[in-house]
Amino acid sequence: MPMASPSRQSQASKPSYFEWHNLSFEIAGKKILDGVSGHVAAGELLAVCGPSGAGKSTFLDVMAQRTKPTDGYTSFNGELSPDMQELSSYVEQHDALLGVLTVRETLLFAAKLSFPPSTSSAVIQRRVEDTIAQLGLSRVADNRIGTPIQRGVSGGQRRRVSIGVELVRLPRILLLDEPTSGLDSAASREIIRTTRDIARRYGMLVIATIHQPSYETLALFDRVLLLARGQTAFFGATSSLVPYLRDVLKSNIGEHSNPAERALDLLNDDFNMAESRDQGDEEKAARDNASVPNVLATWREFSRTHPAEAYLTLNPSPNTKYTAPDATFVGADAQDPRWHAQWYRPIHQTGVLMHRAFLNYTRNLLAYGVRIGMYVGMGVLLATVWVNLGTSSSKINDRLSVHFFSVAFLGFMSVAGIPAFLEERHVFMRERLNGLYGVGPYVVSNSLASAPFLFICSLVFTIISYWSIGLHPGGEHFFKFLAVLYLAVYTAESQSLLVAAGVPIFVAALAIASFLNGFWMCVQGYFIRAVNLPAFWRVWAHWIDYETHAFNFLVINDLRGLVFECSNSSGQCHCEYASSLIASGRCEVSGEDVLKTLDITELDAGTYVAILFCIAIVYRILLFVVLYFKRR
Ligand SMILES: Nc1ncnc2c1ncn2[C@@H]1O[C@H](COP(=O)(O)OP(=O)(O)OP(=O)(O)O)[C@@H](O)[C@H]1O
Repeated sequence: MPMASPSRQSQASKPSYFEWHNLSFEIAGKKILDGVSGHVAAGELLAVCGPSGAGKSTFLDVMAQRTKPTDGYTSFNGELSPDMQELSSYVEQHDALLGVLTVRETLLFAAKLSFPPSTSSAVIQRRVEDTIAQLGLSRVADNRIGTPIQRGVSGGQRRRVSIGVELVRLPRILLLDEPTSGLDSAASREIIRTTRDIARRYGMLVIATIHQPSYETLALFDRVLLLARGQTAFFGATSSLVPYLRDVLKSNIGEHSNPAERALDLLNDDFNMAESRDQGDEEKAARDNASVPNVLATWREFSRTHPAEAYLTLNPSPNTKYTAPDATFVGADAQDPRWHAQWYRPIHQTGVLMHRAFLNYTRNLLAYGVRIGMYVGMGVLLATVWVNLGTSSSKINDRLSVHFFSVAFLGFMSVAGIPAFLEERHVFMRERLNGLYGVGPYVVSNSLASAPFLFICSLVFTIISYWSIGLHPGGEHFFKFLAVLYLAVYTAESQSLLVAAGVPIFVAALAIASFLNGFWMCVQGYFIRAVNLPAFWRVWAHWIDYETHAFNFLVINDLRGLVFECSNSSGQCHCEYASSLIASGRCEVSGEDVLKTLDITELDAGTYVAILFCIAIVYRILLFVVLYFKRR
């Protein structure tokens, strides 16, 4: 059932306005933005230009409410500080996409996450195909985006896909940070033209930072905001820029010269010192006249004395040919506040995210492919090194090392999942900051979608090694070994993701996760028996260590019920562990005797499973908390 919101009618009859007034942002005593004001109407495009370091990205961050201004405010249709997560989409400078998905799949998942489940798949499909065609991506629609080990679409095409995933949702406000970086001038022009057509058609309001637009590209924008040193150097209709440069700033601008280029020449003083050393007195004087402080002062004076020409009064641009959205405006469904408040929205989104994660994990060699290979390798290693251990008491320690090795090293290998998680995390951050979904659906979908893959990893390892080593015979023992090893691997994975969520830098996350795994190995009771651990470590670290419980269970599962032959030389029975059987004349030691010597508490299988399950759940809750508070 399409959600025809009341806002759709009002939107159709009255174009929207977005205003910002006296925006300032200061950090460590340095003014990054200083009193920037302006406005833009629905269907219009605003170009934010300026030299490097002028404050363009900061301006967009403040607009998107990702940075809180130290002064000033924004308003949408007169409403102060509107909820920008609901209203806007922000395309950042750096592309955050899943490399193994195709262009079409990427847009399709973005659309499915945005629209309510009541939106028919035909409508979603049409929206996706329209966006692909409008962005000139038809020829590569079925190509993958690309990963470090598999080449995909070109850099410029990636950029267009990044814009597409936001355009497909038809937000009310679209914020673009350097949308044309990496594109040639023809592609840049086409991207801006497409964005403009969509903005006009759907009454979308677009604000784009753009470094050095060509003349033709600049002409596609309705308005221009020139920034320098965080201050406004010009704001107004694009057509007013040339007269302003020529008549007010007295800049020598030819009929065919690019006004953006000329403006940036005036505003870029990073390299002026060297230039002015080579100039004569007259040229130097002219240059000083057009120095950045003078250009800024000229604008301040001009906007004070010519407020209407400076476009600081709120009037729709006379150039905007804005057509109100029609009744089939599907974007309204995605933006409808009632859909955002629906209780089943997170459930629907969790399902879509799980589907996407599943595709990602099945195709992404870096996610689980390499790891399955590593677990096969480890299984073969154990199966051939610890081959056919038998039941001699001299092999009891070798059995213990099998259990230690299985838990510790399989857990350790979970660090291999960090690169794929970091890629996914970037995508999650982008989508979450754009208000697409919250932390809950992401954590739940990740937790569920990774479970089968980790099970396969544990299964291949167990199948290859268990029988070959000759661990406790019987299907029940095999499956208990598999189940607890799987829980240990799942917990280790949860720990690695938690670390990478908090420290999203590959090398740092790898170092911390490796350290943690090393730490758990030290306190789990294999290298040094738990009773011999200093109390400081034993009372807490030993007990919260997932390796302790997994190792203890695997040892119990293997040894309990087995009897090991001791060596008998010259009538003397020698057992590696204290034996209760020698007293009854048997030169053997029971598995129970070994467990007693090792001081391993014999809990039942269900208790061990419950403990490991709880540790994994705690890690997943911590993952939720870390992602909830992390904004980058
Ligand atoms: N959080 C911050 N802490 C300290 N300095 C900052 C911060 N954010 C921005 N700056 C500084 O403010 C200035 C403007 O940065 P910003 O990234 O907004 O410029 P820009 O115009 O987008 O530059 P470019 O075109 O090179 O991307 C820069 O000198 C930058 O170092």
